[in-house]
Amino acid sequence: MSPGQKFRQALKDNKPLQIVGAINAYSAMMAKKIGHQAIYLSGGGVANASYGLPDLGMTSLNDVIVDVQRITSACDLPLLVDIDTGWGGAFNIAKTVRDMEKAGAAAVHMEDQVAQKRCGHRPNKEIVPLEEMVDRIKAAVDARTDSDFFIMARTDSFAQEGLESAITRAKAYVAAGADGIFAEAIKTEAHYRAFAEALDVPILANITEFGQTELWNKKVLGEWGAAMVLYPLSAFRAMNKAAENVYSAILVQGDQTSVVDQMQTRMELYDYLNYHDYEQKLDSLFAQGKNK
Ligand SMILES: C[C@](O)(C(=O)O)[C@H](CC(=O)O)C(=O)O
Ligand SMILES: [Mg+2]
Repeated sequence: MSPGQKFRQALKDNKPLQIVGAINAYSAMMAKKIGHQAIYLSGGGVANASYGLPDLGMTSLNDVIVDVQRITSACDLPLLVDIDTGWGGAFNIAKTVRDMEKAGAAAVHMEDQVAQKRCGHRPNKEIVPLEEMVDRIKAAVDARTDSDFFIMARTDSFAQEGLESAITRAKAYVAAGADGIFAEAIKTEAHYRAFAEALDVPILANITEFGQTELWNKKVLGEWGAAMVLYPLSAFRAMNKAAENVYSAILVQGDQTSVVDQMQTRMELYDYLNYHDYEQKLDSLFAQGKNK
């Protein structure tokens, strides 16, 4: 199965499909072993974690693709990638889609903000005209080589233009070929239901913390018509808090004993990495050689 086929299969098998953010290859491996069916590479996450930058459209295709390759090399779960605004005009977007396919991504989402984008949960976002976004989607759909590669359109228009306009846009994006709709920063049961009723493609609910959306359970979101539930930065935020605690404990207390119980153990780490399989191979296969 191609990555796109795997993603579509996961969508069929899980109602709704939970898609968890994996900030790096190791996180992706953990998500898989824990039992998740799909993972996500957050644009904000790449900017923050890999480059120390805010989520303001400062990272490029090449910046993101490096992380995509690392994750898809380590984990075969279908990966949804945040490609922000697609990084340019029609030809750039076409290249983005082809490069994402080659890097092993299963799906992407592209948004209707201006290139100088903002996080979807912040004020004063600026949206491109509907026609411009339709062209972006056509360029993306036309460029894919695997027809199962999943191209999702994200609309950030709800905050500026309201529900009716956001749905009008979503319908136009689907007519242009979008396989799914990411309705950014919508808030209530009525909003989710309105999107799901107006469209016959899968709808994604972005359940990001400290934003506009309540932390709805997947069960209710499923009842309201969401086909996908995204947790873009949940594990990353938790990792950051844990790291902050460890850094300050070491500085303040002079040792790390008070925070050891917050740490993943060496054995847990090795289990996720299949470390012992490697070691066994080292001992058997290369026992005589210098490589040992
Ligand atoms: C989904 C998102 O685009 C991301 O980059 O992860 C962000 C998430 C966030 O900032 O909480 C967004 O919603 O804009
Ligand atoms: Mg983003």
